[in-house]
Formats: sequence, structure tokens, C-alpha cells
Amino acid sequence: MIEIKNLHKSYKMGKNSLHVLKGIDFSVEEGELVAIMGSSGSGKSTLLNILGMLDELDEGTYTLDGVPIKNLNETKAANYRNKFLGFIFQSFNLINYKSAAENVALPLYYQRVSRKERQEKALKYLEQVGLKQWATHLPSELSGGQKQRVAIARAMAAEPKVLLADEPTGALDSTTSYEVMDLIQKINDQGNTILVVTHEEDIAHMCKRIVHLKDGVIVEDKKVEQVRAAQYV
Ligand SMILES: Nc1ncnc2c1ncn2[C@@H]1O[C@H](COP(=O)(O)OP(=O)(O)OP(=O)(O)O)[C@@H](O)[C@H]1O
Repeated sequence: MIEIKNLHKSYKMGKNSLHVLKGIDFSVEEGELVAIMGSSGSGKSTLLNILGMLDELDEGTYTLDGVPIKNLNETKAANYRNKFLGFIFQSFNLINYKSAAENVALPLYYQRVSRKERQEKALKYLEQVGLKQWATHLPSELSGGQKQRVAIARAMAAEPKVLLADEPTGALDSTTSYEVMDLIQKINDQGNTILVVTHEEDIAHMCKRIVHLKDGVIVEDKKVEQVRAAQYV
């Protein structure tokens, strides 16, 4: 599903450049649930942004579902991103003046999905995250955990092949974090490929594989016995 070879990435800072990713080799099979861990500044978000086609790599290759990403022009890249990738962020990134259902439907609008289908899918995915009855509510009327579940429904509605989550529980208390992880595990159980950047050991152990980044290189990559989040909610 994802194959990265010898990935390098630097940021220019005036005359200097900061070498953030230093030769990453990494692949992910369909249906995996992978945690990406590492201390602050180790390059986790940079890696996730490159995987999400939100940032470009300097050196190396990235192949997503058999397609080499480097050779895509901007329009193709945007189409490909919309079709294959869903994003979940620490700060939810919901639009405050739109209802939960409108937030979920929004990416479908950009994919030119008809109004009727957008509404149907928004309700279907809100139901899947247990929030159908909150469809007409604004984000300000929802708790943090509910907001993240709306954001997950939004990411799911476009039916992406891969979900990329950058600290999805970073803004939530433990119980709410486990509720969100329970949902992420259930989505993964349905066969979706998911990558989760996290600082938290307990969250990482709710994935099936943990990749450790240190100073821009992978220092550990191991399969783990998955802890089910449901027992904590
Ligand atoms: N757009 C940018 N321009 C310049 N430097 C950047 C940029 N984005 C990230 N960096 C730097 O690259 C390094 C890696 O950042 P990155 O956000 O990938 O780390 P991280 O492991 O996700 O950290 P955190 O856990 O704090 O989010 C950091 O030193 C950061 O300051």
C-alpha cells in the first residue's frame, strides 16, 4: 500500500538547512494499524505530511498503491490525495459555522459528489461514529471526543484507502482518548489501513505495529500484541 525508500527531507532556514529525515525505508501493507512514535522534533509530522502528499520529499521514492508519487503533477496529486488519503488532526480542524453533517459532507463536495449522496454519506458515517443524533449540531456544541469523532467520520466519508492521524488523541483526556482509539481500531478491523502519530505509549500499544523515529531515522520497527481500547471505555 505504502512503500518508501531512502527518503530524505531537509528544511531550509535562511542559509542553513535542517536535515529532518535521513534515509527512511518504510512500507505498510493494506489493513495495518501503525503507530509512529518518537520524541519531539524527531520528524514524525514531517514523515506523515510526506505520506499525506502535503509536503514533498527531497530524495528517495514514495509509492502509494503502486503509483510513484514524485511524478504526479499538482492536479493529479490533489485528486490522488482526495481519493486515497484521509486525515485526522490533533485539533480536529472542523469548520465552526457548519453543522457536524456539513463538516462530514464537505470533502465530498470537492469530489463533486451529488448533494443527495453527500447527505446520505454524512449521516451514514456520523452513525458509524455514534453521532447521528448530533448531525445538525455545531462543533461548539460538541465535546472534544465528539469533535474528533466527527473529524473521523469526515475522513471516512471520502472512503480513503489510508487514514493518517497526527496525534488524534493529543487534545483529549485518557478516557476520551480510549474512545477515539476504540473507534480507530473498529475502522481498522474493517480492513482500513491507518497510521497514527502519537507520543503516548499506551495509545501506541493499541496499534498493531510501532515504528520509532529518532533524529530522522527509524531506530525500531516492531509488531506488538494489540491492546483493545474497548476495555477502558
Ligand atoms: N516547515 C518547516 N520549516 C522549517 N523547519 C521545520 C518545518 N517543519 C518542521 N520543521 C523542523 O523539523 C524538525 C522535525 O519536525 P516534526 O514536526 O516533523 O517533528 P515531530 O517529531 O512531529 O515533533 P512533535 O512531536 O513536536 O510534533 C523540527 O526540528 C522542526 O522544527
